[in-house]
Amino acid sequence: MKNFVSLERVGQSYGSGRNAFVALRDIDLSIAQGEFVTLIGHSGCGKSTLLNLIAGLVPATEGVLLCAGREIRGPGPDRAVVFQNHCLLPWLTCLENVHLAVKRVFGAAEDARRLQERSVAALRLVGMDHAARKYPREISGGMKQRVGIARALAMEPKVLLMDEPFGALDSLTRAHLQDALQEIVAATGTTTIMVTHDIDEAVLLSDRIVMLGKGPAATIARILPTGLARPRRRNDLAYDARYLECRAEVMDFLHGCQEELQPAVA
Ligand SMILES: Nc1ncnc2c1ncn2[C@@H]1O[C@H](COP(=O)(O)OP(=O)(O)OP(=O)(O)O)[C@@H](O)[C@H]1O
Repeated sequence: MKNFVSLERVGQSYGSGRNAFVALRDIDLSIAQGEFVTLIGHSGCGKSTLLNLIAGLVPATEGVLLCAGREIRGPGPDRAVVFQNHCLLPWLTCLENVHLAVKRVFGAAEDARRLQERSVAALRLVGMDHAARKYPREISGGMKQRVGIARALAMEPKVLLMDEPFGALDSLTRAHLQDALQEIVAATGTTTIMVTHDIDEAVLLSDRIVMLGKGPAATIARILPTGLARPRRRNDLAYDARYLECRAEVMDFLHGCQEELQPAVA
């Protein structure tokens, strides 16, 4: 598969001089087109920083980041971001929220009918077309998150970046959205990079799991290719030897980090 997102010797420091804080160092990572990669690691190790660098929301202080062969120099519609909190505009309906993004990306080239079709199609993709005319306050948290994903996908991004998109949801809603995301990504082929704290979520969704070591100056400690066939069904995976192996490997890694973080008790 073609390399689509490349990070070469990427590092990120916040502040300057004596107050400089090195969050990330020496990050080398290549992600193929259509690949699903999760970033996992302890709280504060730099997962969101890494995602924000790829999104172009924060300029890297070291190294080079490329997307589809072009240097990432800022945010762009080729890289859509979904955050933990939906970030919908409360004064617009679900459809209008999606339409706003669609108009920004395709408004110069396409007529009003086509823009409307795109917006409705994106809501349908996440199973939310029935709530097109509802306002964010009138729908549940999981539904809002679906609309946020629809808005991101409606821009037809080359890369979908997700920062703990299901972190604020109950486990059943979370499971439904994980399944929906798997189906959507299979249908669209979108390259996806997702931050998560949830080991099962990481193994279920990923082609590769990127484990970040402890910070400060965190770097990639290990990359685990899951090697699980698709489509994946959570009920089948519960008894799959490879699934359990991946799960154990990530858990061992996180526990190892935890022990390093905690001072030894005398
Ligand atoms: N704008 C900033 N200025 C200074 N330090 C920052 C800034 N943003 C993040 N940091 C620091 O960089 C480190 C990495 O933060 P980041 O939010 O990327 O970690 P994370 O792995 O996503 O954490 P969590 O899992 O808790 O969300 C942390 O020590 C954090 O305090």
